Amino acid sequence: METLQIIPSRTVGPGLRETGVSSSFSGVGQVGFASLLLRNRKVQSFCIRARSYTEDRNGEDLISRNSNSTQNEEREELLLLGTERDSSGSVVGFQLIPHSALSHEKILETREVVANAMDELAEDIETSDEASTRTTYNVVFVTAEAAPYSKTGGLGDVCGSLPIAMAARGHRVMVVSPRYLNGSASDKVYANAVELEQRSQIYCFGGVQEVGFFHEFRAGVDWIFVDHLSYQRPGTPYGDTFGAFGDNQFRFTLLCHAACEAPLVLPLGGFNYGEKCLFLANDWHAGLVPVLLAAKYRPCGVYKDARSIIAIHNIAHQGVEPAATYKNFGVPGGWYKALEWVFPPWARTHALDPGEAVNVLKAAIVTSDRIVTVSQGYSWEITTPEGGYGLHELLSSRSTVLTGITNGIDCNEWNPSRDEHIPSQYSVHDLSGKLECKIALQKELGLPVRSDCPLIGFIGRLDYQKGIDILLSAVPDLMHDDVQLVMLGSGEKQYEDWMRHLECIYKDKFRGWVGFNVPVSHRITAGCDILIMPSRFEPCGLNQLYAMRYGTIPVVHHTGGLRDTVQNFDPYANEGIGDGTGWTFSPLTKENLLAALRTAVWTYKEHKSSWEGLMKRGMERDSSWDVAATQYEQVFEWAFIDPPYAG
Ligand SMILES: Nc1ncnc2c1ncn2[C@@H]1O[C@H](COP(=O)(O)OP(=O)(O)O[C@H]2O[C@H](CO)[C@@H](O)[C@H](O)[C@H]2O)[C@@H](O)[C@H]1O
Repeated sequence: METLQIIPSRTVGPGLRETGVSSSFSGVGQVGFASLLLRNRKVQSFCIRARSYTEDRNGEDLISRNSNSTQNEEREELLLLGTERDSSGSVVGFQLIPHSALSHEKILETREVVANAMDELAEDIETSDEASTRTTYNVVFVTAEAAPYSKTGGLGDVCGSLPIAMAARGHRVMVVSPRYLNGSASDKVYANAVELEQRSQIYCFGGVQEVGFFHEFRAGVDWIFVDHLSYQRPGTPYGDTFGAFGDNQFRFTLLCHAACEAPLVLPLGGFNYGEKCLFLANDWHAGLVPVLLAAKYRPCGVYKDARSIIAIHNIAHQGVEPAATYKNFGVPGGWYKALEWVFPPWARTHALDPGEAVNVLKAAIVTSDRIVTVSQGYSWEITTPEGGYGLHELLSSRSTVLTGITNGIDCNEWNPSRDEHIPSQYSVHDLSGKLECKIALQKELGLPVRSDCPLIGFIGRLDYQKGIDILLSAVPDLMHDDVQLVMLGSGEKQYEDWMRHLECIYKDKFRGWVGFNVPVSHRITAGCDILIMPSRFEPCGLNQLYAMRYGTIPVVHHTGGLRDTVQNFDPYANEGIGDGTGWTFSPLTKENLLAALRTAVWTYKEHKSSWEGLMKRGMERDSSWDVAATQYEQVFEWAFIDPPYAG
């Protein structure tokens, strides 16, 4: 009997049905192998061979026939290999059909489909070969914040979305952060996290602490929440109305020790991550991780093959404490030099102050295998005296392992065509919903509902970094113009009070929303025409990226990641069509801020087509994590090429 055979020439992935290894068909039957072969990426190579087939007079038909038949009878008994497709048109199987049942056109089509299926298969084999040559890593993010579980700013956004992007690229990814419980409704974010049986003992602060671990597997990522009483109190992850918590050094020391234990002891999905990990420590809160790898684990032969990267989101916060607290870290003796920090004479409190301290971020910069910061511009700025906050010389000395990678954004959460927080969805192809968002926002804020009046927004922490003082001092001048301004933020009390005060004076034009409210931040991003960001320094900045995606034009200080991501508007470029996605100004003064805002407002009012061009270019800009994720992979590869830091 003649057969159609499918012979795997190499390995077959575990999910593949083996029915096709040598299939014989003597009648009409569904084979269904094509979809399996095409979909399973673990299949490396297949060949499909018709051991015997007869071609018709044009040589166009793939035929199976009954070997017992005579030549004349064969024509009647010929069976054609027909295809079966799903609703999308993809081939999901084949059927042997009597020749007489099909027209000649159908036969030609069948042949074409078989040929296409073979092409697709070849393509798939190529892709699977590529995939199999790409290195994947066990990545352990260590962070004080990860949205949606915890977020006070951009760190939470990045550590909530970059891990998912890395997992989608085939890496095994764990995120370790504290399980903050503050007694409010927000505690329910941990509802799906299950307590693991494993508990770990941690030696630090002159005693033994026991921590538990909660686990949720979501979006391909193992989210690990470290459980300890010190994470359970009212307030934000870092403080409350009285200021920063006094025991933050203790709380984040615990986090770092627990994060180092997690890959060794937690059986996630049945297997622990093991020692060959890539630790991605974020900001000073996680800065003790590379120190512990070098000082506590490697000398005992553990984590010899691991590597660590410190990611700097904001160098202004370094985790500096008195030198006497060194013994609290649980770092073996002999490593004081790594953490040692001596304030310059001008920064000391009095003439007899030796200025001695410990600095966690500094220690991380010294002991990590690589250093990443969140934009290229900022990676240079932190090597300068103005931008390095005292660490510029150290960073310059390590510039060969320092890389700037511009943040991406979570394009699912920040997507105007699917955003559930905004009253009307819209897209670059139909902007009408944006005007509805503006009107709804004006109503919500109690401002006069005026579609023609430019609505300017600000979102961010109210502190020195964000240039909030410059913006607030410009408000009285700005209020002479026909504009509306809404500010959303929380932070230093003096700025919160200043916002409330301005709202009382400019009732018809100004709103100051004091607080931290994610849905409101989405509505402001969608409803405003312009977003103002006068940051003194901005390592990357996310709000300008969100704004551009929502067709809201950013006006920003020309610094750090703002300079890297906002392209200044040039109305004469592209043969008068215009180019750019916003306005940048420098140096940072009230006058420059006002001038840039007034240029934007004038363009909004007088040059509608230019404005629309600005909106569309911003909305079409690729801010996804894809580019950044590739760059992170490159840094991972470099980290593993060099030997680990050994002290
Ligand atoms: N009152 C409020 N209500 C609701 N949401 C609010 C809010 N105030 C701020 N947010 C949100 O918090 C995030 C702030 O992100 P940014 O990147 O602008 O600043 P941040 O200084 O926190 O982050 C640091 O880390 C990030 C990540 O690397 C860098 O981009 C940045 O430059 C660096 O300073 C945004 O998602 C914003 O919408």
